[in-house]
Formats: sequence, structure tokens, C-alpha cells
Amino acid sequence: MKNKKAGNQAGLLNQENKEKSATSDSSSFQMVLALQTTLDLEQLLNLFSMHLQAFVAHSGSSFSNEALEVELSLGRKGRHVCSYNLQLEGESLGEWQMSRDRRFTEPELDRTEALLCHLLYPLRNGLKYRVALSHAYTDPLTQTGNRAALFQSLQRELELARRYGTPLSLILLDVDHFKSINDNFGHDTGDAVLRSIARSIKDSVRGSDILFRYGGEEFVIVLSNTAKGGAMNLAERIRRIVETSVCDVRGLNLRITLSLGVATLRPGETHLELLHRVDQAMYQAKRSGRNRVADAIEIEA
Ligand SMILES: Nc1nc2c(ncn2[C@@H]2O[C@H](COP(=O)(O)OP(=O)(O)OP(=O)(O)O)[C@@H](O)[C@H]2O)c(=O)[nH]1
Repeated sequence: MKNKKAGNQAGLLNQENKEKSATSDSSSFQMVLALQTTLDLEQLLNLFSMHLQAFVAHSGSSFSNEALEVELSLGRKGRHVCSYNLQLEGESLGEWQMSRDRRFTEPELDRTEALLCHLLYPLRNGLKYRVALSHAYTDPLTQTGNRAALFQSLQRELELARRYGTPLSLILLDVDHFKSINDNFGHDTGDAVLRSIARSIKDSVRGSDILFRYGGEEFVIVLSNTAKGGAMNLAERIRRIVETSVCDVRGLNLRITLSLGVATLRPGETHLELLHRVDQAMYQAKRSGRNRVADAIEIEA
């Protein structure tokens, strides 16, 4: 055991480290079976903590993997913390911690280490699954959510908006005359412009506002808990930021503009109907001369 991390008690755990008598008793066997039942990291850590309680009482536990931006915690953090850097076959899986207000005893720590060995393979599978899922929902060019991710997120946000009676708005934006960028400077430059636009939009929205690539040169921003006024202001701010900044791609200082549509969820509306309205609003912005924001209400009046 090496003291690797801050905390009251800490250790480095790897597969070769400890395989103690814990495997022999039935509670530990139950734990092994339970950990085979899911690839979801949150469920996995929940199951591990629940089964560990039978051996080592603790008030809270957590797991983090910085590289994969995983940060999960359960229960209440106590004053005494015991943390382990989990490794499997030389691969770092992340840091697991448990805590409570009373010090952990040596036999309890031995027990924990032995039981943590059961978590290593399921945890590695869970991490791989998370990476695969994130690839399936990420647009590789702009590193934003893709269309599948948008549909999933929209359905979830719609449900939350209905349940809590909160407003939900969408912005759909399309790059103006994008074809001419491809035609004049090549497809690679077009790709670089899309990456640059995605980056500026991400920099101008709140963390809770999620950006998705809807298709070609179209992006959608899902604004939870945002009414029409706030969405119009944000759309106008993005329009201005893009219009006034020079897109420096491969030494070409390009001027880019956007056409944006805004729509706010109506009672009883489906996510497809909302998407249709915001799409119509964006086309209205195109028809009225581009480089502007159109409100879905105006086009129906
Ligand atoms: N470089 C690049 N181009 C793309 C990508 N996806 C779509 N496009 C191009 O985007 C262009 C879209 O052109 P149009 O739909 O005619 O629209 P536009 O030129 O932006 O004109 P308006 O939208 O009317 O202002 C086409 O040339 C597509 O080939 C991509 O991933 N990379």
C-alpha cells in the first residue's frame, strides 16, 4: 500500500494486490454476482457500496476518473476518508473513496481492499461502455452532441419542462452561404469553420445550455428553463458575436454570419413539432435577408 492521495487513509490497489479470504463467504459472492448485472457506472458503484455496507459501514462513497470526466458520489461525506487509486493490468481506472465520521480500522481496510478487487473488471467494462456511448452520441467533427443525442436530450427536457412547469426554448442556427466557403476554399476549410463556430457558441452559452450539430451546417441549442425573451436575447448575442468576430482559419480571415430561429415549447407540443417550428423560424430568418434572428411566433401571425 502506498499513500498516494490526500485523505486520512489511502492506498493503491491493483489486481495482483490482494485476493483475500473475502471471496469465500456468501455475502462477497452475492456482491460478485450483483456487479455482473450492469454496465452503468452509477448503478455499479451503488451496488458496490450497498454490498460493502455488510462488511464495512460507511456514510458516503465516490468515484472519479478525470480523463473521462466521470464524477459520481453517493451518500454523505464523513470526516474520515479512505481513498484508493484503482488499477487493472497497468491501466488506471480512477479513484474510489469511502468515508464516515469514525476512523476505519485496519481489518476493515483489508476487507475493503479485498472486496474492491471484485469491482475492477466490472468497472473497466462500465468505463469502456461509457466511452462507446459517448462516441455514439458525439459529432466527431465539432465534438458537440449529434442528432441522436439531440433527440434523446429533447425528449428528456420536454418531460422535465412538463413535470415542473418550466419553460423550454430552442435555437436553430444555420451558417449563411456556407456552400460558397466550401466552393471557394475547399471542404477542409469548411470543416474548420464549422469547428470554429461550434467553439464560439460553446464559449457563449451557459453550461446547462446544450449544443448539438443537427446536420451539415445547422446547430441546435436546447435551453432548459428559458422563456422566449431569454432565448431571443441569447440568439441575438450569438449572431452578433459571430458577425463581429473574424474566423481565422488557415490564415484566411473569414467573415461568417448566421441565420437563427427561436421557438418556445407550447402546451401539448411534441419534440418534433417544436423542432419543426424552430426550423420554420430559421428559414424565415433566411428569407428576410439572413444574418438575423426570427421568432417562431412572428411567422405564424
Ligand atoms: N465542409 C463541410 N461542408 C458541409 C458539411 N455538411 C454539409 N456541408 C455543406 O454545406 C453546404 C450547405 O449549402 P446550402 O444548403 O446550399 O446552404 P448555404 O450555402 O449555407 O446557403 P444558405 O443556407 O441559404 O445561406 C453544402 O455545400 C454542403 O455540402 C460538412 O460536414 N463539412
